Amino acid sequence: AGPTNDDILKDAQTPGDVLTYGMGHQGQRHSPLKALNTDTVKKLTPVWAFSFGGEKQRGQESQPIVHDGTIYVTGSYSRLFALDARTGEKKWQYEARLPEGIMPCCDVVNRGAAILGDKVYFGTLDARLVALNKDTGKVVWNKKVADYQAGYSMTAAPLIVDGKIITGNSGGEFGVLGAVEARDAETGEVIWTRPTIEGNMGTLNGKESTMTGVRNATWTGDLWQTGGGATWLGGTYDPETKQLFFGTGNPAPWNSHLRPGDNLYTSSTLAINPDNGEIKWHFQTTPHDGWDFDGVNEFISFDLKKDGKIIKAGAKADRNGFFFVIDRTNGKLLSATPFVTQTSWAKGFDLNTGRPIYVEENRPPNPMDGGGAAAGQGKPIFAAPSFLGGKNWMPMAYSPETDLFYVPANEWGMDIWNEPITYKKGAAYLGAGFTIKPLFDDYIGALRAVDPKTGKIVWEYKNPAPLWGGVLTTAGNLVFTGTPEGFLKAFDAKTGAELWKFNTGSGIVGSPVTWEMDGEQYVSVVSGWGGAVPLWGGEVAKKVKDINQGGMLWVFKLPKA
Ligand SMILES: O=C(O)c1cc(C(=O)O)c2c(n1)C(=O)C(=O)c1cc(C(=O)O)[nH]c1-2
Ligand SMILES: [Ca+2]
Ligand SMILES: [Ca+2]
Repeated sequence: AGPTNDDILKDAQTPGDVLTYGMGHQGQRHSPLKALNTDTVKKLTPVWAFSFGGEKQRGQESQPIVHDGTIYVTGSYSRLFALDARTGEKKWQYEARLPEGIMPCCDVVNRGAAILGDKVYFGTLDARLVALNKDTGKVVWNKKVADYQAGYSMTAAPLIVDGKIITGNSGGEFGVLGAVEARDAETGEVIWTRPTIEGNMGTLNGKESTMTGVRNATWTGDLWQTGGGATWLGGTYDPETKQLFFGTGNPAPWNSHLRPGDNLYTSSTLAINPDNGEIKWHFQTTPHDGWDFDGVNEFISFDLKKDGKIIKAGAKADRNGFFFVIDRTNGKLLSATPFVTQTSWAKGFDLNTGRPIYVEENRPPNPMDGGGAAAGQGKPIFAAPSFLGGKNWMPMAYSPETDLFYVPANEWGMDIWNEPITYKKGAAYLGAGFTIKPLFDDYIGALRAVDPKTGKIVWEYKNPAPLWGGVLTTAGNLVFTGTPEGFLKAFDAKTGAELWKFNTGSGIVGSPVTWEMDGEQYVSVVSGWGGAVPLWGGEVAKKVKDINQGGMLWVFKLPKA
């Protein structure tokens, strides 16, 4: 029998399996295992590797799921593999038949599967949700979530809470409508939907429920119909406060002069009631975004130990360059501190209002004011972070032993200018042009240990190429992450000292996991360069153009004594 709802809820405490994206619903990516530690990790050795095959290389952003001796791992182009965790032998493989016109903005990626009972689930690039029998790979149900011809896609791993499969959507660069949706995991029937753009109606059990916010409060005219706010990184869940946390992407179009107002609930974190889809609180990290600062980043629940108290908090390292600590019971901002060297758009945050202190002259100017290179173009400005963010999709990790967050950050800026644009179904809806540039000669990526009590960076590891993979931390005082140069690396969680590395043969943009099997501790990560950097990275893309693509799952353990 497969895992139950209860098994999934307890995932973080059960090191024998990895049942959820995030290694636990709170998304801490922390394992209590200690066999691998700062002393033993130097002997960590590959056991087997598995090729995803075909010509469909590139963009392997997946996190493996491990259950009862089987690994379920997704590949680029909407593929799912079931592998024997001991030998790497393939049990089955499922390849979605994708139509010609799919429009993922930022590579053909998928970040992982979900599992409940006898089924495994994943979302596809043509915006469908598929349920497969976990033993045979046979399709149990296959539901259309949204219209791929309007620019919708799905790249995130689904989240399962209490028999509901809860998903986000992608397509913010095409003026889609962001939404969070809950379905019955058994049948695939929709239970509730919650649009993220203020002025749209939610549904519950097939009927209209409540409107998201108030129509035309923070959007003018009909813009609420094409406002973006895609929930493209999925969500986390906190069993203590019984809330889902979903981040929302950029408002559409990018050109902020075309949409006056705060543009709720874009570039925000939403706390949602899993029973009915109602929003309990929101925190907008970039009101009236003008830099493509999607607010999708994972919101990780943790106990903030401060001034002798334990506060039920959550943290988010945002694309806009600030590390937010928020009271997760009510959405109140506790602190916002930069985790990158430059945040040209804002000086900081006002803790009373929860709003940014903007540097108005650093907003990309209105094209109506002229000054650009071509007629109709706005004047270009230099902004940092770049639109690919102080941090992008790659998840950070939190260790309750060190009380530190491990944030995969990048140091880069961009020339950005605005242009006129009108909405057209299925066409890019940006109204902006850009060129990304590194800030420093010697590094772009920086893995940073952030103390949530102070916002201080306790240690950092600098990497020449931008970091684009997830992070894992363990009770063995270790932090693991991969690099585009191909290495899976292990660091001392307290000091940042590099303890071990292994080259996987292609860039790593996946998220490592660890589990225990037959009394031994295993580590696994996918390798296969891709994602948004080679596509949109401007001068940074040129720096990393020689990295070869791939598609392999690697598994490691300590050799038997
Ligand atoms: O607004 C959206 O719907 C959306 C979706 C995605 C995606 O689904 O991968 C990305 C982005 N935006 C985005 O802005 C971005 O920088 C990005 C990077 C990546 C990646 O996987 O490397 N995806 C996405
Ligand atoms: Ca587990
Ligand atoms: Ca986006």
